[in-house]
Amino acid sequence: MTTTELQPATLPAVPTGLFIDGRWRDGARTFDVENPATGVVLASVADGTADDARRAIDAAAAAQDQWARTAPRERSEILRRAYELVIARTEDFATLMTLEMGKPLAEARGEVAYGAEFLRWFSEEAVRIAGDTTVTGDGRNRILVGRAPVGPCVLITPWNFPLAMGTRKIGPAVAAGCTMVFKPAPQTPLTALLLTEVLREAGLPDGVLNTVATTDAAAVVTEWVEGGKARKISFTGSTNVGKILLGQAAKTVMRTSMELGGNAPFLVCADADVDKAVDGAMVAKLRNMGEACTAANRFYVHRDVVDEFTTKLAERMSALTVGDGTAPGTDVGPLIDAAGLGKVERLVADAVAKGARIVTGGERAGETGYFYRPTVLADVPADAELAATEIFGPVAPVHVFDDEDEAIAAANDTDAGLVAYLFTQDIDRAWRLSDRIEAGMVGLNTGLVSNPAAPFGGVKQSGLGREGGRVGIDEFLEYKYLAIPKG
Ligand SMILES: NC(=O)c1ccc[n+]([C@@H]2O[C@H](COP(=O)([O-])OP(=O)(O)OC[C@H]3O[C@@H](n4cnc5c(N)ncnc54)[C@H](O)[C@@H]3O)[C@@H](O)[C@H]2O)c1
Ligand SMILES: O=CCCC(=O)O
Repeated sequence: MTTTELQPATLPAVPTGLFIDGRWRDGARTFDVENPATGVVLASVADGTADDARRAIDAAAAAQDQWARTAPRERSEILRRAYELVIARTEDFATLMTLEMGKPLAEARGEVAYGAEFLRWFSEEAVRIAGDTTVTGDGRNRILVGRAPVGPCVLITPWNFPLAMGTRKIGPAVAAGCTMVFKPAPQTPLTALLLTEVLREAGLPDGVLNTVATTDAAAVVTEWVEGGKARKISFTGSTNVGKILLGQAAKTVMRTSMELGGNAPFLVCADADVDKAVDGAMVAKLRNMGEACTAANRFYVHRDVVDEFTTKLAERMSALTVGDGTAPGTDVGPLIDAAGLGKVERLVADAVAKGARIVTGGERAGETGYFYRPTVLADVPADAELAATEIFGPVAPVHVFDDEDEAIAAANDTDAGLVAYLFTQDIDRAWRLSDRIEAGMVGLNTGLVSNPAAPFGGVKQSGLGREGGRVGIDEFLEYKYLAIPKG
């Protein structure tokens, strides 16, 4: 175990209020943000209420018309300046993320680069919103198809990627000309509040972005989703909460984008380069301590290579240093909270009770903080609860398969369909299996699919819509056409 290097005194200066209509305001009450490695309170943040939510959506609605009419280049340049400011403040953002949710500083710096890139990407997309024109079949009318901003948007983000999940929504919303109300996760409001301040400094007009952190998500979000002023909700989080929000959005027939939970299969075929598969597994499993929707949750390995793969993966995992994310040399930080740690302990205990064998790890690390040792489980039975549940921790359960049909059936035996990983050196097999895997994204001989240039998203209960890539802005635009008689 490594120990802490940074103290709360090293916390960068961050506004801790509510940001409504271009001004930072005090809240009627506050809540504490804690470091999951030490339990130390980092800051007290304004705790938004339903009244604050109403003020925020009123400001967004009032700003919408003017904002929609700004020049694309103006919106583009605000995003570009925000990109530069985030990059210039890399250390501040990285430190905040490590202190708020635990990821090692090196990974947090990686998230700054990843998250900032959504701002740059959508600064480039803002000036490329294009329409279409056609003539009706009977030749009587011209159809001129344009794009219009959806309107005020509700943005809700989780704690695991506190910066990137915000910029992946704010970037396209700004580019499209939408105003926003934004609710970050209560575990990680500070990163979101600093991002809000950076966007203000970059020149975002008053009322365009309104940020309300809260411990009462249901009260705030219900005000926004059912209140009738917002036109769209973009949510990233668990499938269960996504379903609640879809039900609420139905009441006002609101546009929805849902980036929900995953249960990624990781397939290693008999012809795979096993060393490359282990490299890929380290990334797909351990990025963000396993607390990622993209995390490999189930490893299906061909019988011919399962012993080699499992042994090599266990060697690599057991060599990792677990500890405080701020300490030099830490590879794996704490899990987010006691509930997250308890869930991992329970899932491992269930798998072991059903016959799984612990190859390495299998226990928490340290007496304080929410640390869990990187773990490899072999001989995991299909009915282990972790095969059907997002583990959200550094645990790699290895299952064996004998033929392709069996591997595909197992991989697809889930309600989730976000991402899958496939390791094979046979190009025909690569095409064949990628076609048959039910997922929005497939990592072929790689353990990382996330990139601002790609349309991120899932099928089945992993969600609706895509974020990033060329289509990311479409989620924030409506089609609108003019029918013009042809003279
Ligand atoms: N598909 C993706 O792109 C993606 C990315 C990151 C995380 N995730 C998923 O997010 C989950 C982990 O994040 P989490 O624990 O923060 O998820 P969560 O669903 O508990 O919370 C997500 C957000 O929803 C808010 N929320 C909770 N209850 C709500 C309610 N009743 N009404 C409105 N808002 C509510 C939370 O405060 C938070 O801001 C995992 O399932 C993970 O797979 C998905
Ligand atoms: O938690 C989900 C991962 C998000 C990402 O990789 O962009």
